[in-house]
Amino acid sequence: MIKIGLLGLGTVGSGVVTIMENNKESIRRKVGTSLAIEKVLVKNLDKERDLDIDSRVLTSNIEDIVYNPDIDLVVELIGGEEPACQYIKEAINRGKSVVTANKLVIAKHGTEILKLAREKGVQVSYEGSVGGGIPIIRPLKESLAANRIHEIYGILNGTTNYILTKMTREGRKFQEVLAEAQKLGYAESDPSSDIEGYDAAYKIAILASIAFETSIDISSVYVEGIDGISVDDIELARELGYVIKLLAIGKRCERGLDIRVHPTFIPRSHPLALVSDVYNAVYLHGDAVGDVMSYGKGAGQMPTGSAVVADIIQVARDIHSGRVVTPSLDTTIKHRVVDINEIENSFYLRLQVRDKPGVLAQITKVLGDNKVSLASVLQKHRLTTVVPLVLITHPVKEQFINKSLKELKKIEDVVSIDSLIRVEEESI
Ligand SMILES: NC(=O)C1=CN([C@@H]2O[C@H](COP(=O)(O)OP(=O)(O)OC[C@H]3O[C@@H](n4cnc5c(N)ncnc54)[C@H](OP(=O)(O)O)[C@@H]3O)[C@@H](O)[C@H]2O)C=CC1
Ligand SMILES: N[C@@H](CC=O)C(=O)O
Ligand code: NA
Repeated sequence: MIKIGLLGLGTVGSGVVTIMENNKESIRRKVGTSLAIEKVLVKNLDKERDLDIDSRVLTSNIEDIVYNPDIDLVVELIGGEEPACQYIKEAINRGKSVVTANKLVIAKHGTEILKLAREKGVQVSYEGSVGGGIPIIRPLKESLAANRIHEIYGILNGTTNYILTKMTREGRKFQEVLAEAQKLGYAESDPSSDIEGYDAAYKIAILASIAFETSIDISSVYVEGIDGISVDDIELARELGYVIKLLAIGKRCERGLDIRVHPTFIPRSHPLALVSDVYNAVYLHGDAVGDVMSYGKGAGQMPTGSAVVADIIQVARDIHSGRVVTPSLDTTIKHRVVDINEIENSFYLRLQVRDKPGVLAQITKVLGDNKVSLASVLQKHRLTTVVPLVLITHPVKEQFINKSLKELKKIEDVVSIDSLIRVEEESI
């Protein structure tokens, strides 16, 4: 029998317990022995729980797990940076393998954790940390290992994809849909990490570190969330043949790696445009395999539980068979993450301008002087003196767009610059 110490019994922890109970026999056959949840760490011992679990296994003392010699495998599902990171390291130091779904900890401290695990001869698996139930970490490490990966595009956050889908299809309000996503267990305990794009940034940093065999400094990843996206932008995107998605991008480029997360106009015909609700997808290109796309539920109790239990089965099987498997270190190649100002993109720009002769000429002059050329212009007719003007540019470096914006703000008849959203057209 393999004994497990579970840290956390919230959304994902409860999913893990349920799956292990529902599929007990099949899991036992796959591992070669039975699995037992020996202890479960929670914060609040008095909390009412929907789950049928013997209250004697609950503890609020981490030492009951990391200092427990009977426990072979620690499953970390408390979330956040600390104390989760410290608990993971404590477990490894005591010779226990670890399974976690904590993208924040893996993105920030993965290199150090994997190195420690190698030294101690234990495993660390984290399939649930990216794309929830979608198998992506192991396929990237193993099934696609023959390839040199050129680029990865991902819809990697279930909460924001759910919000954007409901705003687009049902015209619903941002805050109302966010509350629903929280109720459904999709959002992080602090949902600003989802909304502001950090959750997706941790995930693309994890994928990029595996795909590009490097260590990504998370502070070098450009991050922008969906909090500035309005119903007007969603409607205009639709009219122009696009959908808006929070896109995570990891690409090799001339001067290093291009890694970023931001709302993006995606052509409606692209497969990623069809990824809706809580679904996530990863679309990548390898030199041998060509294009590959993985799709599935990116958040929620049972989909994430599925990935975590799969990791548990894999690690437990190795422990049971006495096979020593330590994590590979994907950090051998040094790459520079290129500053966003150096990256080229097409842009959608929405302004409010006074409907007067010559305004458009002033705007195009500023853009032209800054090397920004226009792919399309759309002026909306209104029975008002101030009207929306929508521009789509050809690809241009961010620094030139930023300089143009500063100058556009100085034009008297430009009342406001309401939106600037990147457009992915040619490369995906
Ligand atoms: N929810 C999702 O869809 C997904 C989540 N993840 C990741 O999985 C992890 C868990 O997420 P989720 O289940 O949603 O989180 P929840 O907030 O639902 O659950 C957290 C659990 O951890 C316990 N806990 C929190 N802090 C401590 C602490 N300091 N000491 C002891 N116990 C603690 C809580 O105890 P108590 O019950 O007593 O409050 C609770 O049981 C996170 O890393 C998250 O990013 C990954 C993919 C998808
Ligand atoms: N909060 C995350 C949960 C899964 O990683 C999300 O919404 O995707
Ligand atoms: Na996954």
